[in-house]
Amino acid sequence: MASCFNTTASTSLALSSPSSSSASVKHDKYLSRRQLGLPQTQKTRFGVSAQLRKRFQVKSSNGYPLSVVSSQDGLTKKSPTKEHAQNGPVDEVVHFSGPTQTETTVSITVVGASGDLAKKKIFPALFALFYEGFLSEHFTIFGYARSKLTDEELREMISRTLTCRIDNRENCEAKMDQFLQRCFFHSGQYGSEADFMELDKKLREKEVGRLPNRLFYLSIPPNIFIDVVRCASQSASSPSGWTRIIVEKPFGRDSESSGELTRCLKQYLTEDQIFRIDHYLGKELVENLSVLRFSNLVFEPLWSRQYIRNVQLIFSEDFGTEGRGGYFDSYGIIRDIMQNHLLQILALFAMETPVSLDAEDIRNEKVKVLRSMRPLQLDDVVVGQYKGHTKGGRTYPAYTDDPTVPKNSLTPTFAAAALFIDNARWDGVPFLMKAGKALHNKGAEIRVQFRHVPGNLYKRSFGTDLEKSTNELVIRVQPDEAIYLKINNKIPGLGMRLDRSTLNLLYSSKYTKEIPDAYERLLLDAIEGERRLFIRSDELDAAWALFTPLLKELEQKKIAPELYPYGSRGPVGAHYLAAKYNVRWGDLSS
Ligand SMILES: NC(=O)C1=CN([C@@H]2O[C@H](COP(=O)(O)OP(=O)(O)OC[C@H]3O[C@@H](n4cnc5c(N)ncnc54)[C@H](OP(=O)(O)O)[C@@H]3O)[C@@H](O)[C@H]2O)C=CC1
Ligand SMILES: O=C1O[C@H](COP(=O)(O)O)[C@@H](O)[C@H](O)[C@H]1O
Repeated sequence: MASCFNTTASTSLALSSPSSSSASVKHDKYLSRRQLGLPQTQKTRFGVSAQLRKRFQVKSSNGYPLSVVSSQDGLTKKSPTKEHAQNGPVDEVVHFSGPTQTETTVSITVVGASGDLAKKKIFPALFALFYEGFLSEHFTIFGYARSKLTDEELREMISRTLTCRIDNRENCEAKMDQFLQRCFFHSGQYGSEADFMELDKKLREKEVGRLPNRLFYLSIPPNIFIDVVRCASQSASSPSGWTRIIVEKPFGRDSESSGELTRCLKQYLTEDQIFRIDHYLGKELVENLSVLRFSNLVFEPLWSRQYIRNVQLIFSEDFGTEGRGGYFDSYGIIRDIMQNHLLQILALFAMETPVSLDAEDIRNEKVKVLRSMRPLQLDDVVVGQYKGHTKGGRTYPAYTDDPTVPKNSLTPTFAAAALFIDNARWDGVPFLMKAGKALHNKGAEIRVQFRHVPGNLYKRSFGTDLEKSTNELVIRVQPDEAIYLKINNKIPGLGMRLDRSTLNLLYSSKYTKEIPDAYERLLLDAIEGERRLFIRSDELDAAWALFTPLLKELEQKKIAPELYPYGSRGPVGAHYLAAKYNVRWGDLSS
């Protein structure tokens, strides 16, 4: 078996912490305050308040009470979770530490703290959670990176990206100071167990007297994921609480490398400890998709080939790969957006009704629908790459003008694809995906085009374009989150002319509360042990199985992308592809 990248450590399964399975709350049976709609009390976020514990008999998911936790030097036990059933048994070490430490604390270590994602998203999300009272009274945040920063320098760096964006802006400055005082920095190498041991020492100092839970966020390039997981699990995992690791994409480049990454991660972690993040799953409207489907009688009965003509999943950015060309060139838009963000949305859109809202039930349904899909065919894909363009006296660069991108790069910055689900519900319905950078606008949408009304009595009143008379449901993920339905109605007056109108749920009009950033929701879920919005390894395998043959073919055949000007609507090929299936792309602005 191949070794795990550049790691040299043993492949022991020993974990010095309980898997999160041993200390997390099962969310279908044991609901969190957030899910119950109860107000948050700072004391109870990570641990479970005595009150709640009594009320819902909170137990770890392996059936032990929460005071029973595992540690490296404890007893070894086979854990019979569903995931283990799929991937073979995993040794889990369980230590009965006694019911003493009732106060919990959580330490969040952002590995790669000096990087773009940490500054842009992770620290601001943690601050927002703190501001809104979602972090427990006792928490510590550590930044970890090779850069040599002091605690003060880290705080200074973070403070530049924190915003008081929350509607209740009172005491924001004071809150920021309080938050920053809980942030520390540890400089270390990513593959050094000694450096992680030092981190462990610092964490223990902060955690003293409380049941310590630890979350590591891998905000680093993928080639060092395993080094960090090895060091963190062997030298800095929680001695008596849970240890969880959030892994950022990319999860490999294809089926093989993704499988290898999973295998390597599982040398050090159980599946329950791995939180593979896809931040699109944390977006408000993506979460709302299931609510829309399963709690409104009017939609679910229409949710099939019988009434739906096609579904479009559209992602568009009005800027190029500026600053991330180096990363992007080895991945391209299909891996960057389609194989994960858009496919995840598709799975939630098309899955059957899950048995419950439990993470495993939802993820089981997602896997089923992904496995019912046909792998992508080259004939059903169009690729493009943006070229330089001058408009209004301003010059926009070509993708290959980026100094970190090879001049002859064939990496697509745009792709459109037709996908099919070969099951009873969706047989023959094209699911069209379109994703591109440097296009004319920015947004992400799901568009559902319904079939024509059979034998429509008002056919003549629509004018020439009958196409326009079909109903369309649009779920606008961003910006200006909205759900709207296009319907036909009579224009008031004595004649009989029909018009097309929109029933519009525009979030900013209906709700005054600002929508939280996806990273806030996902971080909070990881802290609470809620896995519903994270990708399970079999989901990932199913997703890669759909895209890998196509990606290989594109690379082997050196398919040249169709060039499109920066700021345009993308390659015309996308329109031919849609026309092949009798589809007209919806317009993000309509
Ligand atoms: N940025 C974004 O918008 C998004 C990023 N991601 C993913 O999140 C992760 C982090 O992204 P991002 O913050 O942009 O990454 P960065 O390139 O900014 O890297 C993060 C940190 O890792 C360290 N680092 C960078 N390159 C190397 C290297 N070759 N070897 C060792 N250490 C290195 C650096 O810290 P130091 O030198 O101080 O150790 C750097 O500050 C990646 O996996 C990325 O794919 C996912 C979605 C969006
Ligand atoms: O994962 C990624 O997402 C961003 C887009 O995220 P959004 O939340 O701003 O829509 C994209 O720019 C980036 O290329 C990709 O890696």
